[in-house]
Amino acid sequence: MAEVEPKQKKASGRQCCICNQRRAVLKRPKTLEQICRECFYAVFEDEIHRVIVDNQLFKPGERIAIGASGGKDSTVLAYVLSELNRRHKYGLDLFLLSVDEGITGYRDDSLETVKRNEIQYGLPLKVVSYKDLYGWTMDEIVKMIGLKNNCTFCGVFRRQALDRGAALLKVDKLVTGHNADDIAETVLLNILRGDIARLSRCTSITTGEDGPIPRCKPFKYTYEKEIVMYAYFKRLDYFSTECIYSPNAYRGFAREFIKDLERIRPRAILDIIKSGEDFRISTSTKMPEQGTCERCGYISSQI
Ligand SMILES: Nc1ncnc2c1ncn2[C@@H]1O[C@H](COP(=O)(O)OP(=O)(O)OP(=O)(O)O)[C@@H](O)[C@H]1O
Repeated sequence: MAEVEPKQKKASGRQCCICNQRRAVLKRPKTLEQICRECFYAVFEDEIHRVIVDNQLFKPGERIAIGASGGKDSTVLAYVLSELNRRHKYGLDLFLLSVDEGITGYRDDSLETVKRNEIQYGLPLKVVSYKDLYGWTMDEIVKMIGLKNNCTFCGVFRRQALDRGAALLKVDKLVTGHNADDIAETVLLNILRGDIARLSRCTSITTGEDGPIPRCKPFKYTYEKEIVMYAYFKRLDYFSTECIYSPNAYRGFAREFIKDLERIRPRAILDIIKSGEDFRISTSTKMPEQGTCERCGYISSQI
């Protein structure tokens, strides 16, 4: 089990400001409230439940695939979603869906974690691989083209692989563990690149409703620090290592910048998401058109 102790400010021997009964053991990153462990679990789970209900993410009887990488976000998502499904009787059929990119020393290890999660949470697992779908592993691609733009290519392949896996599972929707920090970062990056088409899409909680399988992000408002804290206190089994190929330095700077802002003002993450949502695109702005690949017919990227 990978356990990364979350950096947290110790709550100072006070009572929990929510229940006023138990001793506070942590300072909640999103609000800086001093709370006990039980109240943290409750507010963390209730906020996600509210997001699901308010945004009508699911309908009873739907089959839902959880994009499961074995990392902290998707592991917590699988755990919390199966808890909420039981507790609030959503009536969902949940599945784990993993993409094996073929990255030795990274995805092979994280897939072992997902296989354990399959048993721990009682959720059926489907694995689709780049090798089977495209005839190439990422290791083979990198060997051929070198360490260049690997994340960009891998992202395009993964998107399609998740759609194909979701089609095999015959699910109605795919959920991913993208969290509030990820979305704030993407807003900032799209502004820095002047990419208005992606800026208008990246804050949507559900995307691809006109495509083969809609995707949703139930963690749109969930802070990364709280996900790590939840996984740590609940002792969830997840894998915590970065991909071995080309860390995205530009995104890394955006990430650090947002972390600095969060340190001064925790609300900064939610404010950036709100700003992204409130940008209006003038009707006279020419938008890029979504194309389809001439060879396979799948939606093509704008890159
Ligand atoms: N190989 C994969 N197989 C299935 N789903 C994936 C895979 N990689 C990413 N995802 C989905 O996309 C989300 C965002 O992926 P990203 O690579 O940004 O990882 P992350 O923020 O580190 O998330 P995690 O902690 O879940 O790995 C994940 O939470 C997961 O739902």
